[in-house]
Amino acid sequence: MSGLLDVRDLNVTYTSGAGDVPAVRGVDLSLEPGDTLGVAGESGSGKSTVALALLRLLPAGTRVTGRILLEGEDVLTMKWGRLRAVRWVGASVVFQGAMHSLNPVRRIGDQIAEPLMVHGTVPAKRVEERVAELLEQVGLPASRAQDHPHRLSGGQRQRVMIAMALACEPRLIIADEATTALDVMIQAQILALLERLVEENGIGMLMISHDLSVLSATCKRVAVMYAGRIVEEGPAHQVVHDPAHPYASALSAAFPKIGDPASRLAPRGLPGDPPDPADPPSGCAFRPRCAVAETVCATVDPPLWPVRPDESGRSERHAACVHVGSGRDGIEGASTPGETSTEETSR
Ligand SMILES: Nc1ncnc2c1ncn2[C@@H]1O[C@H](COP(=O)(O)OP(=O)(O)OP(=O)(O)O)[C@@H](O)[C@H]1O
Repeated sequence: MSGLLDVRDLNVTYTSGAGDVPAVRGVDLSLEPGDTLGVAGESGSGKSTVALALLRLLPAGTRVTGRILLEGEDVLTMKWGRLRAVRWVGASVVFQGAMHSLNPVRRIGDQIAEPLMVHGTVPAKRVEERVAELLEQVGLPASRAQDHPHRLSGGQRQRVMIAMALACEPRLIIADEATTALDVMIQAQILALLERLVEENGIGMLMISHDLSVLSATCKRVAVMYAGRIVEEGPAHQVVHDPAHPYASALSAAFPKIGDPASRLAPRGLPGDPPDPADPPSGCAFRPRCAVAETVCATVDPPLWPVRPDESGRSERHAACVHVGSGRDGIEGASTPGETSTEETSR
């Protein structure tokens, strides 16, 4: 079990009149303080659903099963009062376009002060000083506290949202495409800021992005999601530069690698579309788009197998593909293919 965040077998199904949408299937994640984990995947792969589930921010009626332990406490079963205390303090989240959620008629400083006062993070007489500190931490002058949001650029407003997310010194920050809408210079500054905050404050960060190159530059580990499942997970450099799962390979090839000018010349798209989560194909969900799919892939939805395991069968990296080294052996050796649990095979 991990100290900061430990997610086991998370399943999320949206329910609506149009039918059930299983958006996240059997996701395991873990983070220690100071860890940075990137979650990548195409649009619709379930990344934001995971982020929302972590703090129980999903729409009412959504079915969620599994276990989400935040510093040992189960978020899914905790009482509302406790959940309110945990949000902002235990973990806080910055979404893409969060800057639009600033109240246009309130000064920036008052908005940053709000979570501080609600959670009693600092004594009332220190609130102003803490707001100034937070603004400076995100690279804005303390005098900005007096401004209304319309006086700030989009990038500056997104920094204000990051300052708010950091206000109560959360132990975990979830950044969901937090920099995607910003221009590259501002994006680079904010990513550097988040990295610095993780290093200086020892907080954990879960960074969600469709952009594998951003994640590889910022995070120690990366998990790649496809159709609601993690299909590859491991050290960022290995997953991005030497992917084992055919989908991770395609995603990696689609982005130029930072520091590798040659890769800029050949960004490739992945043909086809991700499956409809309400009507997935049999077996491996990536099969219809996979260049190396075989007959077995139509019947087996492989769990995460160790990639190039050591003699004891362990590896820092796991991928859910029958072509991954031990994946083939596991399937041939398993009495009922696909029933072998991730817990048994990869941990
Ligand atoms: N409120 C909802 N009701 C029904 N289905 C939903 C709802 N929100 C998301 N979905 C569906 O769940 C699946 C996962 O969506 P999610 O937003 O988590 O993906 P994502 O990887 O974050 O995509 P993006 O990068 O576009 O945000 C998609 O098929 C999406 O259409």
